[in-house]
Formats: sequence, structure tokens, C-alpha cells
Amino acid sequence: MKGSGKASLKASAKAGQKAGAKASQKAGLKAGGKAGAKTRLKAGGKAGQKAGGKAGGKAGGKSGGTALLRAAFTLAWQASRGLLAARAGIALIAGLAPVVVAWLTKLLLDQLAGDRTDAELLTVVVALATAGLVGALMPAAGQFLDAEMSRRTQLAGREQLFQAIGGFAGLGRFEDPDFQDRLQLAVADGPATPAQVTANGLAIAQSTVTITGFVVALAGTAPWMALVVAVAAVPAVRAELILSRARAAMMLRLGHATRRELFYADLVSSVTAAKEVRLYGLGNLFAGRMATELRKINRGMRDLDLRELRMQSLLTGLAAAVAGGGLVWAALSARSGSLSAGDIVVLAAATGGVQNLLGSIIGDFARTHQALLIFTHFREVVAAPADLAAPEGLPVAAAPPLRDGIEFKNVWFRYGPELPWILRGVDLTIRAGEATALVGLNGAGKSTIVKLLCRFYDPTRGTVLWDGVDVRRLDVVSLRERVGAVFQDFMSYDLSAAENIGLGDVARLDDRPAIEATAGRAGVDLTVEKLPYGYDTLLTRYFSPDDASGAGGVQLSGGQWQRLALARAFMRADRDLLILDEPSAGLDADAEHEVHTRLRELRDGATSVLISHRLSSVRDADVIAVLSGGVVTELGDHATLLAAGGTYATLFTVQASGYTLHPPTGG
Ligand SMILES: Nc1ncnc2c1ncn2[C@@H]1O[C@H](COP(=O)(O)OP(=O)(O)OP(=O)(O)O)[C@@H](O)[C@H]1O
Repeated sequence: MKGSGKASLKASAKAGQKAGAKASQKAGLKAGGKAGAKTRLKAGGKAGQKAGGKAGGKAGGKSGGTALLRAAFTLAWQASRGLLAARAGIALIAGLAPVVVAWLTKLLLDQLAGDRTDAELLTVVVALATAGLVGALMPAAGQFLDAEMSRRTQLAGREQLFQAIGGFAGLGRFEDPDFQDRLQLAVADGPATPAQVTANGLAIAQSTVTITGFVVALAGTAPWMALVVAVAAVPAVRAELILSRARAAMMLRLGHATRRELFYADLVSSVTAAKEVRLYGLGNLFAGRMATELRKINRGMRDLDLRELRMQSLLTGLAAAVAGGGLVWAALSARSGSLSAGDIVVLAAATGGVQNLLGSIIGDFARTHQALLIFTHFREVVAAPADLAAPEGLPVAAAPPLRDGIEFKNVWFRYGPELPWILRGVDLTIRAGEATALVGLNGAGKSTIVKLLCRFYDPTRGTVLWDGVDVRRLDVVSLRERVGAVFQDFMSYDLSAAENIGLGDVARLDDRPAIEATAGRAGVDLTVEKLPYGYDTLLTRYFSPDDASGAGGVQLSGGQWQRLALARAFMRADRDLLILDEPSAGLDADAEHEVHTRLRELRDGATSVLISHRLSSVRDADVIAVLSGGVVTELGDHATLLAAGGTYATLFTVQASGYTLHPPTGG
């Protein structure tokens, strides 16, 4: 299928005919729609700090740190066992090489000073050249293995992470700014961290091997020098650990600003926002806000860099004093004849080498620590508990076919403890085999009821019963298998037309006859057939097709996208519950009429929930429920509600009279 592989990998999506922003993972831009923009812009700076503090503390803890280290190594080991073993061998050889070179150099100098045979000299020279060659080859080989290990570990890490994210059954976590900060860090840098930790760990091991070799060599020549070098390292290690902790905490604190910066950058450059940004002249405003966030980030990083510079200067001074002192002593000793030329070579190599290696060990420690802090987020996302758990660990069963109906029993709901109640005790039965319509003003909570039906959230209080069984006791995947839906903020996938329809039933993604039949039912078949490549036409200008045809994708109109979304839902027309949340909002009058006629046929005998502000399209529903103030205020069929003369009757009359009156607004 043309372009499908590439596009599906990108999993890019944009909102339906609404001006929803492109679903950019980075910037936190979500499929447009009602709550999307609000949720993302709401996020406050506090959250980032909280997340930063929490994570910083955790990775800093000893037992937590060990567990994290183990987890990172385990992931790297599982992803690339053979490579890791080979890399450890290289680290050992590369660690020993400088010591062997220094020792052979000393031997050569001492032999030159003495009277050795040419053969003896040649042996040492060959050994020295070989050690030098091996030592020179190891870094390149190590680098190659590190890169390959990193690729494999990142792949394994990404698979683990995205499997975990895909396993979050509800929407709540995606709307929690704290969790978003964590998630963005985990997605951006998390999968790379196990390989970084492992590579740094091996680098530390390699340096330790070299230092041990040099300290042994130093201990033979100048034991007190070995001691001074070791003691001089203590403040350096301590300082670097403090710095790395500060660096990681700063990254977390700035995580929120970084997300906002990317958000504005994406708004300015995204094709979806391009129309409004240009028409309203928002480019400079958003670019300015982006720059403000970037300045904030830069200030934080600059402070940290300055602090680092001060500490590094002090430490370098200390290291130079130790190395310089050692050499002065060595020169004086050589003059007095207590050290040979070879001894001085070993001493110079050892003091310089140990100081350098301590520097790199400290750097590797700092990088490991920083990588572990990011890895904390990766782990917390991967190990996050199930978000829609059954009450008190009660057993969960597969959702059975719907026989009687779905009942909302005194359902209260709000999107967060700090947010207002949306539903305040909804009692409603959606009877099997009937069409139930939800009617109410903007913000009345109709889509919220739909989200509870799909179990994207659990009620804050009360229960939703599926044939008398609390939905929280039904396996959420099996429950959703029984539901087909068109959402108000439906998706338009940057994929082919066939895939845009087939995604409604992944098992039939390649079932072209079924897809074509479904397109016919949604009245979008003629539109698709007229496209340059029919059902294989890529519906985007965002990607180019994978093949060499050079054919660009096409963009559909809002109404055409909506019909395609309907077709996607119709792929599941045989399911137990069909939800249609404003299925015809973007259609012209003819199309709307046609779609509703088809929907009527489709709904006939099926269980459906229909939301529409066009009351003429819900009048033939078996039951119409009017939502107001978070409760169902009117319930009955069209004739009953009209006769009752309540809100429904008023709204219907207003619409029927061609909008000659202004209906009340609210929400
Ligand atoms: N994810 C969310 N987080 C926080 N508040 C939300 C979220 N989604 C919806 N809301 C709020 O819940 C209320 C009900 O929204 P809902 O979408 O259910 O209304 P609706 O009746 O479908 O409205 P409309 O007719 O405009 O589609 C609104 O005040 C809305 O701001």
C-alpha cells in the first residue's frame, strides 16, 4: 500500500475538519478538539519543578540508584549480549594498554642505559609497537560497538516504552501536566539512557583498570605519590557529583519551559496552524513567546555552566599542582641518582595519566548520574501501574455481548479533583437495540458521557453498568472491541484512503472489498474513486509516497474527511454499541440528509448513541435525553418531549423556525 509504512511509522495525525493542530508528540500538540488546546496550555511551571524535585531525589537515593543501574544494564544486556561482552573485552584491553606501553618504555630506556643484546632490545621494541598498535585500535573498535549497542538498546527501550504508553487504557494520564513532563523526557531521551549508562560504566571500568595499573607502577617507584594522587581525586569526585545532580535537576525544571518552547515553535511552523497564524497575524506573538521560553532556558543553563566553569578551574588547578609537584620531585630524585630515566617515564605517564583518567572517570560518573535521572522517567512510565484498575482488585472478565443495555447510575464526574463537576448524578439507561440521543447546550457533558461509555475515564462517583456489570470489572480492551464510534474531534490520518477507513477494524485493514463497501455506506466511495490512485491515494501533503512515482498526496475537504471518519466507524457497524458524536457537523445540507438516512438504516435494530445539535436529525431516536446542569432533565421520545414543552421543545422550535430566535448559549 502506497506510503503506508512510512506514514504509519510516523503515526502523525491531525484533527478532523476542525482546526485541530497536528499531533506533534514533541510539542504536546494534540489532535484538535475541545479539550486539547485548553489542557496543553493550562500546564503551569509548578509541575515541572515538582517532577524535577521528585525524580532528582529518587535517582539520588542509594538503593534506588542501584536498582536503576541494574535495570539500565539489564536492558542493554538483553538488547545486545554478544556486543556487550565484546565491548567489555575491549575495555579491559584498552585499559591495560597504556600501562603496558609505559612499562615497556621504561624497560627499553633502562635496557638502552644497560648493555643488552640487539635481540633483547628488538623484542622489547616489537612488544612496545604491538602494545601501541593495540592501544590505538581499541578506541575505534570500542566506538563502533558503543554505537551499535546504543542503536539496539534504543530500539528495545523504545519498544518497551511505547508498549507501556499504548497500554495506558485511559486518557487521564495524557492530560496530567506532571505526567506529560515525565512522558516527554522519557520519550525524547529515555530509550538512549541505558546504552549511555552502559557505555559510561565500561569507560569507568576501563579507566579504573588503567589507574590501578599506574597506581601499582607508582607504588613501586613513589608510594607517597600514589597516595597524593588518590586523595586529590576526592574533592573532584564530590564536586562533579554535585554538579551532575544540579544539571539533571535543572533539566527537569526547564522541562516544562522546553515543552512550551517546542509548542510555540510548532505552532509557528506547523501546516495545520498555518491558516490561523497568518490570518490573525499570530506569527510574531508565538515566535516572541517561544523566544521568551528559550531565554528562560538559556538563563538556567548559563548559570549552571558558570558554576561548572568555576568548579572545573579549581579542580584543574589542584590536578596541575599534584602533577607538577610530582614531576619536580622526580626531577630532583633523578638528579640525585635515586630514580632512573625509565622510572621518570613511568612516573610522568602515571601522574599525567591518572589525573587525566580521574577527570574522565568523574565526567563519566556525572554523565551516568544524569542519564540515570532521565532513565528514572523512562522507568516510571514503563512501570506505571494500570490506570483503570478494577475496584479493590476484583476479578476482571471479558465484556460479553450486550443484551439488555448500559445503565448510568448516579454518575458524577469531573476531569480532576481541582476541576468543576461536569456530571452531577446522571441516571440514564441506553437500552439494547434502541437509538438513544443526547441533547444539550455546549459544555453540557454529552461528549463526556461518550468518553465514559468508551471507558476513557471511570466515573468519579456512581457506576456505569454493562448488562448489570460494573464496566470497571470488564476488560477494557474487550469492552472497546464491542464499540464503534465517530468522535467529534475525529482523526485524519496522514495515510492512504484505504487505511483511513480500514483502521476502524485493524483485523480487516487489508480487506479491500470490506473497505470499499464501507466507503459506499458512508457515501464517500465516489470521492475516493476519483482520487489519482483511488483507495491507495495518500491523503496528505505532509509525506511523500514511498514509491518512486513522484505522485504527491492529496488533501480532502472537511466534509470529505468527516465521511471518511464515518466510514472508519462503519467498519465496526456490527459491534454492540455505535456512538455517533456529531457525525454530520461538517456536512452540507444534502450530505447531512443523506448521511442521516444511512445512519438510520445502520442504527435500525442496533444499539446506538447519537449526539447532534441538529435536533431534526435526532427526532426519530427511540429515546432522547436532555442534559443540563450535569443531570438528565428530560427523557422521552420526540413527541413526548415536544408535548412536555421543556428545553427540548424550546430548542426544537427555535431550530425548526429557521433560527429566527437566538437559542440560549451556555456551557
Ligand atoms: N479533558 C478535559 N479536561 C478538562 N475538562 C474537560 C475535558 N473535556 C471536557 N471538559 C469540560 O467538560 C465540560 C463538558 O464537555 P463536553 O465535551 O462533555 O460537553 P458537550 O456537551 O459535548 O459540549 P459540545 O456540545 O460543545 O460538544 C466542558 O466544560 C469542558 O470544558
